[in-house]
Amino acid sequence: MVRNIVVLGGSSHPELVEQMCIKLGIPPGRITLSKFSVGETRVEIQDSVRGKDVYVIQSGCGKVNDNFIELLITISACKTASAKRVTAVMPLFPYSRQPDIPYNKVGAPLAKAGIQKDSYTFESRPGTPAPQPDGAGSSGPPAGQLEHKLSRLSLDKERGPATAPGSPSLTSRPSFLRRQHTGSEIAGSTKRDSQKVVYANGTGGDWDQHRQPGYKQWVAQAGTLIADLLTCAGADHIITMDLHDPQYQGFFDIPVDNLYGRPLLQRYIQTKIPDYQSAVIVSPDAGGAKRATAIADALGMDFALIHKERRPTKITDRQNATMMLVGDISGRVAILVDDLADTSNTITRAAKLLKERGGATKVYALLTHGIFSGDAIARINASAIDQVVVTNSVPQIENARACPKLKVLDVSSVFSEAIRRVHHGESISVLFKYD
Ligand SMILES: O=P(O)(O)OC[C@H]1O[C@@H](O)[C@H](O)[C@@H]1O
Repeated sequence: MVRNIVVLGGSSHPELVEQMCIKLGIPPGRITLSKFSVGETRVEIQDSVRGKDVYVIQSGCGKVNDNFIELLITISACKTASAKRVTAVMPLFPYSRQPDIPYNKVGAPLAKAGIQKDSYTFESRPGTPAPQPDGAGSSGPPAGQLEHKLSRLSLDKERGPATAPGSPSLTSRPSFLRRQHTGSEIAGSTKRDSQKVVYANGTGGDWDQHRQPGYKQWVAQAGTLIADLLTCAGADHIITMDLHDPQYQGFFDIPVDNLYGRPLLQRYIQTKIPDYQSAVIVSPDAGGAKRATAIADALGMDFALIHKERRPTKITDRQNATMMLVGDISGRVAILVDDLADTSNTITRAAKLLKERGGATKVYALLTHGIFSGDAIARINASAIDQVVVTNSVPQIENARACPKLKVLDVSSVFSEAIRRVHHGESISVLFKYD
């Protein structure tokens, strides 16, 4: 039993809170979470937190935005009630997929907002609308190039003169780690009063009423904001697991412990998959290759990669990007490894490819976070996947009932041990050991 500690659970994952408290040998702190009829969150903490080490557990699932606000209010309530230290324990970190550099080929999630889907193409964003006085084609550079140049000019202006040789350079850091907004509005059209635009590459479409032709859409880089909101609310420390983008930690100026789900997944492979060393670890996309190869290397297994050969031109066709398998899995068991499944499009399409074109005999999908939004579970049930293994970083009880292919690994021991160690000021590096 640990003393002088209070564990408060948010609305997102009561089962995990209960399991963690059992392992810590303490009852959960008493808290009332409710809503005003308008939808505002109300938090009332019934136990004294004065001088205590408080851990607020809230996963980035369910009603993600509501739960996040609830977390912020709870942290703030603890701080103003004189808690000694407040740690936000977020098994799945919300918004962790949004520090990505915006304006990439497939676009950032927020870029979908306010766009007429039928007329939207990837070329249209970041493509800047070009002046088309006579309706004729543009003689300037293609939209992408034009915008790239304008964007460089705009950034150069913002940065001012080049730094002296040897001095730290802002540009040497990835843009998503910079604590400043890099999104910018770029003038490029003279037809501001028109809602019909023709892009330099010849495509055209109607712009949303709210959008000004000639200005690049502003894509929010939520990473800094999310980190600032947590620290501003009063969080002194963050504990999370398998951040989609580990660099996300760079947004914070408080300690962030990013625990790994990998030991659990590795142990599952070793103990539950027969003759696992003959199987092949597969990454469903290039972004997850590092994660998947780490497991393959640790277990002495072969590795294959699914490469998205051709990007779709329409965002609505995103799930139809052509996939290409790199590696030999014929007649073997394939084990897909990824950090998360949301719609499950990625893993179900990958499984189809592995069986139909790769000749895999069986397909497992191992994920840390099984978000499974929308009809993801139905999609998995109907898919070529034989078994999906996830942790309970988000609730899985309902999913497990609806999906016979689902196996759930418990992360409550990992998080409760991390809390215990942080509370006692012990190193948590032992939790990062794999083998
Ligand atoms: O295809 P769904 O399940 O929606 O999304 C999951 C994918 O989206 C990526 O960010 C994850 O790393 C994973 O590869």
